[in-house]
Amino acid sequence: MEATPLQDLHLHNLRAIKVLGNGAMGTVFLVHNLISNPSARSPFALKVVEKSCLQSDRRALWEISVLNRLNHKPHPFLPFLIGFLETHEFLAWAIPFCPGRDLNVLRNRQTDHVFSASAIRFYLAEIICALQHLHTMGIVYRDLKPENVLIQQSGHVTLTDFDLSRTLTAKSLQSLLILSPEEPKKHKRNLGRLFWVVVSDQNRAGITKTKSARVSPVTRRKTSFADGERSNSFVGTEEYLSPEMVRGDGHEFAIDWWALGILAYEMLYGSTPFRGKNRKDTFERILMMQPKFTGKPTPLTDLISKLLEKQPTRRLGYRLGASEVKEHPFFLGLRWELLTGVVRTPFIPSVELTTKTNGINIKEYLQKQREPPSPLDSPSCSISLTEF
Ligand SMILES: Nc1ncnc2c1ncn2[C@@H]1O[C@H](COP(=O)(O)OP(=O)(O)OP(=O)(O)O)[C@@H](O)[C@H]1O
Repeated sequence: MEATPLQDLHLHNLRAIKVLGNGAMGTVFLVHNLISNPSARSPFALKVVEKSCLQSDRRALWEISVLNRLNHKPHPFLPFLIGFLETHEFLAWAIPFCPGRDLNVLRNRQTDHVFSASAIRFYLAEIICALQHLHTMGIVYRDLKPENVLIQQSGHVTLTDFDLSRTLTAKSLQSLLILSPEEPKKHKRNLGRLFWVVVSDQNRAGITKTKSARVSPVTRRKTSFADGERSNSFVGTEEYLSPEMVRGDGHEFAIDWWALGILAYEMLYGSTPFRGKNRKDTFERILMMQPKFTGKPTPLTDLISKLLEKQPTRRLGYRLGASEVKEHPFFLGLRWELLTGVVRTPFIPSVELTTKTNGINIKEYLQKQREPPSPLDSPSCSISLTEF
């Protein structure tokens, strides 16, 4: 298949219509290209990351490279790179716009803030397909959480935010395949070489964490809590970490299956299973506590408990990948090959695109974001990234 050609993007040709979101790494604008699309009918999302330090540059470049790989190997539930640009102040890249916001916002709009079993089945199925595609490309996503599951105009999902993803090399995969559950030390040694870990203030207290948006202290922007949005700061963001990440062990594809279990639980009950009173408590629960289920056991609760298996080698999906998860009875009768053609998705976003705005000056907006500097703000580069 031919790769999607990249658009030539220049800041002076772009008009930002509104801010779509502020994440730990960057600001996402809804933008249209005045040259290639003067009628503004096909706006796209532009993620802008300031060149504040080498680490944020590397993360941004990594995300661009993953998106570019997806241009060569596209998938209906994953984004692709429309184009990118670089100025001396920032890096920016364009991906398709998803007007339906994210799964967290959508869940908060539901009665009792939970989804029906059929909606959960639909969304999980699409996410599994997206993860399968990434895993086939050797990519571990590592940041599955409802905020990163966006809803396309068609109601189908798109996973976003790849700066924390990593590629597993053929060598590492081979060593995983010959690995038996009885060899945890070797497991740790092999995988430990592959990943970035954050040595944060928490780690100084003895816990080495794998880098994740939900634990990363790179957040420097204020985030809004409007419309059920969740902060991407420390609080509430570590709940998706797997036991092996909390322990600082190496980890691989199985962490995505763990996160899928947490996501399914949150969609079903409206809260994550291991949330504690503080981060330490949450981490202890992730390591020690079994998830609590209310009501009768169902195929969905069985799926969740199999995904939330603490020992990665015993977790559903560890041995045979996505196909093992797809075969779980919760998905019985699902026609996987027909998913992309589903027209009556659980939710179809209404599009109200206001293109008659004066536009936002991206440079000025980012400048304002930086001022006034709060004394409580931790510098975005205070984390120390160590590659093993
Ligand atoms: N393609 C898109 N269409 C619509 N909204 C988007 C799109 N991409 C991102 N957003 C919005 O912007 C927010 C931040 O985007 P993203 O998660 O990519 O940034 P980040 O800085 O890497 O965030 P994080 O804090 O999760 O690391 C998303 O949660 C979403 O609300």
